[in-house]
Amino acid sequence: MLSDIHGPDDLRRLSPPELDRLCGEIRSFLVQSVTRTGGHLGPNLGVVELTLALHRVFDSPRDGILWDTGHQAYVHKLLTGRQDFSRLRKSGGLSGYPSREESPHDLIENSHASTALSYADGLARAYQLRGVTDRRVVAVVGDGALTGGMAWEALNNIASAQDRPVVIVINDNGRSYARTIGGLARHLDRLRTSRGYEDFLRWGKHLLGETPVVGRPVYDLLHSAKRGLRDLVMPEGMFVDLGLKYLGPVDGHDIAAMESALTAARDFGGPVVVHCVTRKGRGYRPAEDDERDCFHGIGVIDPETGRGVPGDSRPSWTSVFADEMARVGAERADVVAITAAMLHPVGLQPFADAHPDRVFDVGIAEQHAVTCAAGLAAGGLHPVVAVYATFLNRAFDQVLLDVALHRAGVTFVLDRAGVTGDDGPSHNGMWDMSVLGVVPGLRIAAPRDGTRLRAELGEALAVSDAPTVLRYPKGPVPEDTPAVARVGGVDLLTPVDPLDPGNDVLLVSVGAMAQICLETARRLADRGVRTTVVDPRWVKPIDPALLDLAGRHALVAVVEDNVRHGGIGAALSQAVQDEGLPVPCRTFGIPSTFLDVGSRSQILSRLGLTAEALADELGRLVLRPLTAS
Ligand SMILES: Cc1ncc(C[n+]2csc(CCOP(=O)(O)OP(=O)(O)O)c2C)c(N)n1
Ligand SMILES: CC(=O)[C@@H](O)[C@H](O)COP(=O)(O)O
Ligand SMILES: [Mg+2]
Repeated sequence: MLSDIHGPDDLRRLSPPELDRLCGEIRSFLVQSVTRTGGHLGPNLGVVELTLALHRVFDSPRDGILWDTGHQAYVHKLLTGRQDFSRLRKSGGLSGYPSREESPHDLIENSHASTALSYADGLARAYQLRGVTDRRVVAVVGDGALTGGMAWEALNNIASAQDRPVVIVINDNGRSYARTIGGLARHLDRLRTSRGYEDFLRWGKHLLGETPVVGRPVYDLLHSAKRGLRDLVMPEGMFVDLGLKYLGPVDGHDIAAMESALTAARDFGGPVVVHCVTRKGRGYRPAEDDERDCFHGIGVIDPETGRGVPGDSRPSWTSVFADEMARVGAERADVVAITAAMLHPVGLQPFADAHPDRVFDVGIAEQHAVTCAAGLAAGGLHPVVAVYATFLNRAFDQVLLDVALHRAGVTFVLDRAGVTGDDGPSHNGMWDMSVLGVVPGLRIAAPRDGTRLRAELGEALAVSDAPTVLRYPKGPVPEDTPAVARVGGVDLLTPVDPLDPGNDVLLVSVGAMAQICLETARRLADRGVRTTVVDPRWVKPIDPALLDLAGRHALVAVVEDNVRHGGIGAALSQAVQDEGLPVPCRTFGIPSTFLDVGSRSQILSRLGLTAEALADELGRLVLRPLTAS
């Protein structure tokens, strides 16, 4: 049946038994395909019926269906003409998120959470202003995404106009990765378990309907006092208090119930919440039973067992951080940790196991995480905020003014810094050193291997009067690259006399680019070009020793896994100019563009960030007379 579905229209002719069969086929397809490619299996298994019902009740793409975060849009893709998942999240294949390039049914490509309701508010306002009345706006938002502040900013605005229809579908599976935290989660739970209210009404109607004479009037009185009754039997939904119509809780796996609720919402004519209760990983036992995150995001696994196939056995950057944090936690009682709903992905699980009262999961709320950390520091603790580099973008103001202005001793650990690749353009951690580069007093370390990660984390935790940052990429940590000497705070990685006036290139390696830079130096040596490779370790502020070294070379080249604009290369070039040093500087990094999907190595190659390309370019520059940049 699935292969006969080429668009939403093909769904509308299906009978309930055919729909059930289609759901089964979709689940089988997801398990068979996503276990082969990796991806967000759990979230998508949980929205099969919900997505079918949405596409039967609404008329996409005329009606806009917005997916918050978008990691749960595989079923939506299957139903809108995209069923080749063989190259999911790979170059030339389907994106793991909605993509306007792929389909007119896709509207939001940003994979950062909690944005869909703001898009929906804007879209609805635009339609109202333009007098467009035949296009509906639907936003699907997870209970996790609802813990993001933007979602509440949007809800406040959506609720401000009772005549501006927006359909808000809450996909409540009780989880982000782990179980969703906080007051909102408790409220949704109360709503979810408020079956009592509906049952009470049905019981009352039956009982009173059987009671002669007084029965009917009493029932009518009670029903007219429904809201009061609701308060009595069920905690009044804050959504209703906000001014939103609330429909639910609805079984998100019951297509008929979903269609009934969505139809009522569609025709309501104002802002309405449809609260759907679903199960992450539904229909695939290994995912349903996975207590950690219900197979939120998986690599290649055995579909039969759900177990990962043997992969790279090297430790990851994340695991090195995880071990070091657990070790530090035993030594430093003042060190606490904050995660934005990603305890395990950022490596805080061991620390949390050992010190459960010293780790705080704030939900998908990076802005709150940062300023809460400033509060923790003000309270005499040393907080470590562990987030993916790209997600810190949305908390820039908090880093700048709530932390740095107050010279708060907060340490930010940015995982997935640099090119991540397969998770799409919005997931690369490629902006952090430029964004944070302008923050006064903030210091940035970019470890080149596991030993430097442990050392630089310790150095960061020793700073109590300024924010510190460690940033490292996704994937396996490379073999250690020992320094042959240290000049100031700068590690020399090649055994050359840095003071020899015959040196050609000072190659400044930032963080994880060390191995590439050393291979580049070897290739340049074969061409008679003498290269000094250094790792500054702390890349912000610029180490004076680096300026001294720069003045003793014919060319300075910086290689960084960050956008060139405003990165370390730009900062060093500016410092070299400010010092009046006549040495030309070149920066090799990421251009200010959104990177197409690909593996990390594919993208680094595309960008010329390989030893071969760097050696060619530097060889050409050294052999051709240069003017200072
Ligand atoms: C700003 C931001 N922070 C963190 C993430 C990482 N992330 C992706 S999905 C997810 C959990 C989403 O939970 P929910 O919205 O409930 O969707 P579900 O997976 O349960 O369907 C998180 C934390 C993100 N995409 N964006
Ligand atoms: C959707 C989302 O933001 C996360 O699930 C992200 O895809 C995880 O990335 P990693 O797979 O690199 O942990
Ligand atoms: Mg959820």
